[in-house]
Amino acid sequence: MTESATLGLFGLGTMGSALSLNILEKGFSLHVTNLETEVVGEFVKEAEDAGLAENLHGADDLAKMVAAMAPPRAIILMIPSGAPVDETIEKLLPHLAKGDTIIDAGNADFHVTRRRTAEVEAQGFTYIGMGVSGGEDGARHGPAMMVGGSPAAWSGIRDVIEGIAAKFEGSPCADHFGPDGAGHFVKTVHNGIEYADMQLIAETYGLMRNGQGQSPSEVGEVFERWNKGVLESYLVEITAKVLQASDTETGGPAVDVIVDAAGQKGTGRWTAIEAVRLGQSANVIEAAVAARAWSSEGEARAAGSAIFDAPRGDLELDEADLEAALLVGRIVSYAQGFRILDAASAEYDWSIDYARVAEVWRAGCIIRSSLLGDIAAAFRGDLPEGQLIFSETFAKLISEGLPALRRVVGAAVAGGHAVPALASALGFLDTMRTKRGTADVIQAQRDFFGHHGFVRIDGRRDQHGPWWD
Ligand SMILES: NC(=O)C1=CN([C@@H]2O[C@H](COP(=O)(O)OP(=O)(O)OC[C@H]3O[C@@H](n4cnc5c(N)ncnc54)[C@H](OP(=O)(O)O)[C@@H]3O)[C@@H](O)[C@H]2O)C=CC1
Ligand SMILES: O=C(CO)[C@H](O)[C@H](O)COP(=O)(O)O
Repeated sequence: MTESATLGLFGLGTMGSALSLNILEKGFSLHVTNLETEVVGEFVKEAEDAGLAENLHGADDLAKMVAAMAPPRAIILMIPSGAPVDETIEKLLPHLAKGDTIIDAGNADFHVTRRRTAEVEAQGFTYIGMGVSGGEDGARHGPAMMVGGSPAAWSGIRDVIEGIAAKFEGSPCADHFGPDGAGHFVKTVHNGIEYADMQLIAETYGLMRNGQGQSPSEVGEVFERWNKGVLESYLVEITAKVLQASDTETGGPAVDVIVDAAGQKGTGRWTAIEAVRLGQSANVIEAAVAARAWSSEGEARAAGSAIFDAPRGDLELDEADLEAALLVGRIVSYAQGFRILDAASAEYDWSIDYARVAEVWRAGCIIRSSLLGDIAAAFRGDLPEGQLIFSETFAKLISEGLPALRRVVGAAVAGGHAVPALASALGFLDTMRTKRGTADVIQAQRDFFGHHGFVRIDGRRDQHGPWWD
C-alpha cells in the first residue's frame, strides 16, 4: 500500500465498526462492507448520526466494495480468527490487483499469519498481520496496534495506523515489530499477560470476598484506591467499576448474577502453548489459562465442594500485603510475557524491540499500566542475564513485595483458597533465586531409567551414576 491507497474494511462487528468510526474521525476516506449486508446500512446510519459519513462508502458485499475502490487498495479484515479469515482471503484475492494489501487486524495465531503471508505474497499482493488492542473503546478512540509485515508494507500503512492509534504523551501507540507473524505474536503475548493480570486480580478479589467477608462494592473501593497507586492500570480501574455496579434486576452486586465460568477465544492458550513449545514456561499465564478452563467445570466443582468439604479459613490479610502481592504477581506476568517474546524473537529472527513493545502498551490497550514506562526504561538499560526481574527497578519492587506475596499465598493455601496465579508467581520467584535447585535428582532419575547421562559439576558431559553396579 502507498500513502494514496484506498482504505477498506470488512467486518462491522464490535471492533470493526468502532475502528471505522475512528478512521473516519481522523479524516481518512473509508469503504466498508460486512458479511450480513443489512449491517452496512445500520453502520452508515450510525456514522451519519455521528457526523462522520462524509468520506464513507458502504458496499453490499466484498466484491462490490473492492470494485468501488481505486487501486492500490488496503483492505482491513476485522473478523473472527481461523476459517473466516481464510475464507475471506479466498473470496477477496480474485478481485485484487497487484500492489493491493490485505491487513488482518483481528487476533490470529501467528503461525497461521506466517502461512497466509507466504501464500498471499506469492501471488503478488502484500499481507499484514496486525494486532489491535483496547476493546471497543480503544478501537473507537485510539487502540494500541502491533504490526507484522515487510518494512515496505509498514511504511505504506504507517500514516493511517499512527493517525488512529492511542497516543501516550503525544507518541503513537503503534509500531512495526518484524515480518509476517511478529505483530500478531506480540498481540498474542499481550493477551497472555492480560489473562494473567485478570486472574491475579480475580484471585485477590476472592481472598477479600470469600476469605474476609468483604462485599463486592467494598472490594471495589479497595481497587479504586489501589488504582491511584502502584497498581494504576486499566484492568484495576475497570475491576473497581464492575465490583461497585448493581444488577438492574436484583439490585444486588452485578458480579453475583454472573456465572463463574470464564470464556476464552484462544489467545491466552496460544501464548501458553508457544511458551512451552519454545522451551519456556510462563507459569503465571499458564495458571490463568488453566483457571479459565477449570472455571468452566461448574458441575464438577460443585461435586468436589461436597466431597471434600474443604474448609475455607477466615483470612485477616493486610490490605497493603494484598496490594504488594498483586503488584509482584503483575510484574512476574509481564516479565514472563517478555521472556516468551525474547524466545520467539530469537527462534524466528524477528529482532523485536522490547522497549518499544512496552511503550506501545502504555496507552490504548487492555494491559496498560503505570509499570510499562519502567519496563521500557529497564529494557533500554542494563538488564542482568536479560531478565526484567533482575533490573534495578524491578528487583527492588520484587524484594520489597516478596514477603507480602509469601504471606498472602501462605494464608490462602492454609485456608484452602485457590490462588493458582499468585502461587505460580511465588514459585517462579523462589525458583529464580535458588542457586542450586533439585534438578540433579531429576537428572539422576533420567540416567537411572534411561541411560540419559548427566553433566558432572566439574563440567564433564555424558556421565553416568553408580546405580547399576
Ligand atoms: N472484542 C474485542 O475486545 C477485541 C476483538 N479483537 C478481535 O477482533 C476480531 C473481531 O472481533 P469482534 O469485533 O469482537 O467480533 P464481533 O463478533 O463483534 O464481529 C464479528 C464480525 O465478523 C463477521 N464475521 C463473523 N463470521 C464471519 C465469517 N465466517 N466470515 C466473514 N465475516 C464473519 C461478522 O459479520 P456479521 O455481522 O455478518 O455476523 C462481524 O462483522 C476478532 O479477531 C477478535 O479476536 C481484537 C481485540 C479486541
Ligand atoms: O483481544 C482482546 C482483548 O485484548 C479480545 O477482547 C479477546 O477476545 C480477549 O480474549 P478472550 O476472549 O479469550 O478473553
